[in-house]
Amino acid sequence: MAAQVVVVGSCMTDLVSLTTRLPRAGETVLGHKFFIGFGGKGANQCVQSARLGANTSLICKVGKDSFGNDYVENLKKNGISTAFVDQTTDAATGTASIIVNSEGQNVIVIVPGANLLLNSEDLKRASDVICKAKVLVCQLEITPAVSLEALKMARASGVKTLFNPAPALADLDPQFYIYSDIFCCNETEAEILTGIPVGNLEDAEKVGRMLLERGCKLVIVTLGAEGCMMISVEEPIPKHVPAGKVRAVDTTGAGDSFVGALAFYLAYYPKLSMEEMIRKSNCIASVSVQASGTQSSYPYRKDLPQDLF
Ligand SMILES: Nc1ncnc2c1ncn2[C@@H]1O[C@H](COP(=O)(O)OP(=O)(O)OP(=O)(O)O)[C@@H](O)[C@H]1O
Repeated sequence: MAAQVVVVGSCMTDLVSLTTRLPRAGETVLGHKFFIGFGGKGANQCVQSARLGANTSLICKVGKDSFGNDYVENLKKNGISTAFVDQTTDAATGTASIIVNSEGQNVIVIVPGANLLLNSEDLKRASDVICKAKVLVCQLEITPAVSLEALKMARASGVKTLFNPAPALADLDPQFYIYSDIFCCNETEAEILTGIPVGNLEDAEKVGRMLLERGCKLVIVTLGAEGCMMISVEEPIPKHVPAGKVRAVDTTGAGDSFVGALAFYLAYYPKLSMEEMIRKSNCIASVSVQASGTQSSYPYRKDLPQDLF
């Protein structure tokens, strides 16, 4: 069966070292724990969608190396189609080397590697899958022009486009607004895109309006524990959709859980109102913040209340 949710995006291997304190330049410190995690916004969003039961395909590039091999296995374990996961010898799998001290502060070095080699040819090879999807999801951890091309291909076939402008670019190509049916960003990204800091719901309404005016059909600004602000061409009065109160232990990757969940609802429950889809996606992302890690915190359908489906 054709994939209903298709993600064009990144895979990153997280290399995490826990230390008492962060090393100074030139210094070596002893860590007490090391682990490898699967990350990258594209893969994260695809994994969350797949765990809710979506038929998914990820279009991405990893290295022909051990991290790349492990990543492909991870995607398969999550039931994601890897038909368009390309393994290249021209660059290493993307990595995020992360050092975290005992106060939770971190330093991070990201090397996008193979992610930046995903190109037009890869999209053309996958065009059948993109054009038969219900929803196409893109972010900005690959070459932005490739994300934009994927959005255009999807739009030309009537596929719903969900764009997450992360990490944000101050000089985002204005065409991204035009080709995004849904433009979903967090507070920081909204600030970079509009120049307006988002400190409260009023600010979120303001940035939502500004982004909508740039040409997308619907804007969602995620607001952490506050849930989301939504505004659409159909209902141009911003609406706050609160998240439930939970005890958060690690909010890393909550935004990707939200986007993956929203893609699932758009593809499988198109008759739900947007507000209801956002409310349900808030519920799923708020489950993810109650466990540590990124993909490791994303819930499976079987473990969620059945009224979410
Ligand atoms: N403390 C929290 N309590 C309940 N829900 C939360 C909390 N933090 C995040 N969420 C849920 O996750 C969604 C996304 O959160 P947020 O706006 O922090 O994304 P983000 O900044 O992109 O996250 P990240 O960059 O860590 O992936 C929120 O809209 C909400 O549904």
